[in-house]
Amino acid sequence: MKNKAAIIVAGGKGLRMCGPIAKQYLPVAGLPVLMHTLAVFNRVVPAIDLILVLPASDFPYWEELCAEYKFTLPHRVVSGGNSRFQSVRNGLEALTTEAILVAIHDGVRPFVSDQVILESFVEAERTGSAVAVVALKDSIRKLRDDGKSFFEERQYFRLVQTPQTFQVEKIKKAFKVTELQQFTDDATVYENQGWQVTLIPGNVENIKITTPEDMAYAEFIALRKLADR
Ligand SMILES: Nc1ccn([C@@H]2O[C@H](COP(=O)(O)OP(=O)(O)OP(=O)(O)O)[C@@H](O)[C@H]2O)c(=O)n1
Ligand SMILES: C[C@](O)(CO)[C@H](O)COP(=O)(O)O
Repeated sequence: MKNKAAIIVAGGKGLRMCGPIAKQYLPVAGLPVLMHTLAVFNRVVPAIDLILVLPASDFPYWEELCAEYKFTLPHRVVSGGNSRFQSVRNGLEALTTEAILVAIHDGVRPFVSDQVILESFVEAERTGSAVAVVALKDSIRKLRDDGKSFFEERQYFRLVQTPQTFQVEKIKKAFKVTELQQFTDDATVYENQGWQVTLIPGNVENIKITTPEDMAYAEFIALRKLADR
């Protein structure tokens, strides 16, 4: 029974990568980024319902890539929206009635660990939500509009990753609102209902491939993972 689902959002344009093709399709260790991401969810939760959100105009290109790379992992493709919020909402609308838990994950985070995915489902089942976060390694300063800056205690901050995993009923309700500027992820949409999110430890390799210098590090992590198998 497909009571666990994952919505892999890849409906963005990847403008900060400044490349001729969107970053979610770039090859890393010989395979497009998105294929790494789909493969890890399929491996960790074999019966998962995988929903891939892509810009509608990229559907033919994705089909071509799947044929070229002989990529046959089962997944459904859904149209993205103009913002990440809208892409997630489209993914949520595509869930079947069987789904009880859903992991929402950036397609451009291919190095999420097996442990983080598994723990996110366990915690979301127990508490309603599970949001992967990591601690900061550097000192931080808060900037003010007048140009001054101030020390902040880093132990009170976390960097937010995905997956952000939820009980389907709750996250679907949370997304039935008008989009707000603070909705940069799914945790902010969930807590807009007045519900507290549960944080779980993410993994440091779970980077969001964003700018050109991320590609060299992504290649390094991918090759190291392949060597470890
Ligand atoms: N309309 C959008 C915008 C973003 N995303 C997805 O949300 C994830 C995180 O977003 P980000 O890294 O900001 O991707 P882009 O919006 O593509 O990047 P940029 O801001 O550089 O254009 C990505 O997997 C991206 O494809 C999406 O599904 N739909
Ligand atoms: C969802 C997210 O990846 C968590 O860190 C992040 O908020 C996406 O932000 P972006 O500015 O759209 O990349």
